Order: sequence, then structure tokens, then C-alpha cells
Amino acid sequence: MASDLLSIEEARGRILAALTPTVAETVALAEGAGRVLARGVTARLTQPPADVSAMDGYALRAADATEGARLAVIGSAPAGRPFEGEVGPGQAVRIFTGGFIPAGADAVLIQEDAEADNGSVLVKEAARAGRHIRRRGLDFVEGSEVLPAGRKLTARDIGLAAASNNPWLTVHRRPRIAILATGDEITLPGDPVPPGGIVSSNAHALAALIRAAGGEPVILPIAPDDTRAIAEVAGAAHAFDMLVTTGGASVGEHDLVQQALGGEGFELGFWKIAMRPGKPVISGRLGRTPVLGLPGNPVSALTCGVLFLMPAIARLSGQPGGPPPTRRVLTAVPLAANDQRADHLRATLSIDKAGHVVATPAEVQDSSMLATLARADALVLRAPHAPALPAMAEVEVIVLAELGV
Ligand SMILES: Nc1nc2c(c(=O)[nH]1)N[C@H]1C(S)=C(S)[C@@H](COP(=O)(O)OP(=O)(O)OC[C@H]3O[C@@H](n4cnc5c(N)ncnc54)[C@H](O)[C@@H]3O)O[C@H]1N2
Ligand code: MOO
Repeated sequence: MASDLLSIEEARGRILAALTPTVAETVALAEGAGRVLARGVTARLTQPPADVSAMDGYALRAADATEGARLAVIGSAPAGRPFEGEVGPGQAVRIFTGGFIPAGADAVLIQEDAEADNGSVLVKEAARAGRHIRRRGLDFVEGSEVLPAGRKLTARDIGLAAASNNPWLTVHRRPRIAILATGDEITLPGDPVPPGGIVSSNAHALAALIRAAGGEPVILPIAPDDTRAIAEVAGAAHAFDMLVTTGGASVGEHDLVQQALGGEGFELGFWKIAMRPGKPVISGRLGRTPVLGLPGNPVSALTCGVLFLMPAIARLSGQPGGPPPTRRVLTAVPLAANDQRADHLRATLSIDKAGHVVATPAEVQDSSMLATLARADALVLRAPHAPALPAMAEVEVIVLAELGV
């Protein structure tokens, strides 16, 4: 029965609604990339600060600069050293890219169209008024907001903050996310694996995903399938902005997360989503700390990481958070009609002869298969009850590399 299962959109909406952004902190400009602004950045100067030349050449009066005219060169205006005088009729000032346009001049003759000779310059091509001049404030004006609050800073933004003379940025603290892997069978990568054991890939994969989303992951010690052990480790949750568990989310008698956290005052928000992989997601709150309980199957844990945890980190970081971006591509093979759970088919992407991006889903879609997930470029989205599709029909995909996952 699917009637007790939440839709992905509703689940994400409820997870996001329960989150508040982290507090602001001040960081040096160089530390700002990838952080989210808690306060907008205001230009502390006007750029360019005056009309400047966009080219190397001669600043002059356009009216004088007719073809064949010869003008007296009365000085020079390199970038950073403005010419103090005024350009009069029949005169020119040698100028360089970024140099202030001297008073009196209204055009720049590029040096390729000029011939310098002993204190004068010959105009080989007429100059037009305003040509090759960058007007004062062309880029930005002092006091204006150049970057809004809520923006996740790119390398370009860091350049703009620097150019507008801002050495400090006010950003949200990176959300600290605790990861708790549960299960008797789980061991750490590199440790001996006992019979029936399995290496905990989830904690490490989720830590990398959290980092890619701008969070700061902390991997807690593995908790065995024992309510007391889980409760003890989860006791550290109050120090974090979110607790993410993996495993123990389903209905088996060893699936103890809800039971263990219940003793610690866990309040359940919802359990189970109409999706595959990843149905048994738990969402709730332990004291003031939001809890996201992800399934143990590695592909399920990471798919839910993309659909719920990454948006949650965005929201905690001061952005709205929402569905991951999708693209429209073609399916290489026919797709069967879907059942009531939204499906996420692991698929590779390629470009066909006509230049279309084509998705080829893996033949076996099992939620334990990490090699298939690692090889995949995208998740093909199949809505609940989506009809069968012929080959080369359009489908929506999440491109994993775009998210850094
Ligand atoms: N009778 C039912 N059985 C199951 C259902 C169901 O609805 N009814 N749901 C299935 C689905 S869907 C999923 S997904 C799994 C997830 O269940 P759990 O969250 O309780 O996960 P576990 O049982 O603890 O583990 C499942 C699987 O994943 C491995 N695992 C666990 N932790 C890790 C880790 N940190 N790194 C790597 N692999 C991990 C674990 O060894 C198991 O093989 O339940 C289905 N069952
Ligand atoms: O939903 Mo489970 O996540 O299919 O394996």
C-alpha cells in the first residue's frame, strides 16, 4: 500500500520547513568562496572611479581627430597616474588602458590608428566621440549592493567583492552535520571485515556529499544494533545543526533507530516516502536538533542525500533549498510504466550522432550496487505512475556531477 507514503515534494517541504539558517560569522575574503552571504555586500567605491580609457592610444577631442590631422602630444596618462592638465584644440595626451581620460578629451584614438612622431601624432583613422571610453561607474557605484544576502559565493563573486574593496564577508556558519552509521555488521574502511560484515561506505559517501553541499560533516562512532548504543552516540546530537543516521530505518526487528531515539525524546515528523530507492526515510527532531534517518542501502542513502540532505544543507546555510536542478534528455531504451513510488534510475549519459544527450539506465537497478552508482552520470526521474516510454522519448534527469556528488 502506498497510501501511507509521503510524496518526495511534501517530504522535502516538511524537512525544509523545520530548519533555520545558522548564525552569521565574519570571514576574510579569501575564505568566502562557497559560503553563503548572511549580509549583502555593498560597493565601497565606484568602478571605474572616473571615465577611463579602454585601450592604449591617445586621448583627444573627436572634433580634431579627422583623418590626416596632426596633433601635439602634451603629456601622458598611464593607469594610476592621471594627467593633471586639460586637452585643448589640436592637442592629444598619450593614454594607456585604465588611464583616466584627461579634462577636455572626449575620445580615444587607438595607437594602431595613429603614428607618433617627435612630440606629435598623426591621425590615420578618424576618432568618434565616446569611443574606447569606459564611463565612471560603468561596473558599479559606491553604496550600491553588488552581492545580495543568501548568495552562495563563486570565484566571480569573490572577485567582485574584492574589486568593490571589501576585505571581510559576513557569511552563515557552515552547517555542522553529524553522521551516525548503525548496524552490527558495519566496520570501518580498512578494518578487518568479520564473516557477514560489511564496510561502512555510507558515512564516508555522505560526508563527501555534505562537504559538496557546503556543510561540515562529523562522522560519529558506528553504533551497533542496540538501542542503548544508538541512544548513547546520538546523545552527541545537540552539538550539531543536524543528525543524519543511516541504516536501521526500515521495519526489521534490528531496525532500531526510531526505537533508540524515542528513549531520548525523539519526535517523529514522518516516516516513509513514495520513492525508490530510499523508501524508509525518517524525519524528526531530537531536542532542538533536526534528524534525518536515511536507509542503510548505499544507493538509497545517497539518493536521499541528493534529494533531501543537500537541500537541507542549503537551507541551513541561508539559502531557500529546494529540488535539485534537472535537465531534459532522451532515453536510449524504452522505459516500463512506473508503479506508485517515484523512481531514480542510475544511468550513464552520452551524446548521439545528432548531438542529443541520451541517458542509458543500468540494466540492474539494485539499491546495494555502489559500482553502478559510481559509474552513473545521472538519475533518471520516473514520477509515480509514469506511463511507459518508447526509446528516444524525453526524460528528466539529475546530473550528479553538477552537484559534486
Ligand atoms: N520487509 C521489508 N523489508 C525491507 C523494507 C520494507 O519495506 N519491508 N524496505 C527495504 C528498503 S526499501 C530498504 S532501503 C532497506 C533499508 O533498511 P534499513 O535502513 O533498515 O537498513 P539496514 O537494514 O540497516 O541495512 C540495509 C542494507 O544496507 C547495508 N548498510 C547499512 N549501513 C550501511 C553503511 N553504513 N554502509 C554500507 N552499507 C550499509 C546493510 O548491511 C544492509 O545490507 O530495507 C529493506 N527491507
Ligand atoms: O528504497 Mo530501498 O531504498 O529500495 O532499497
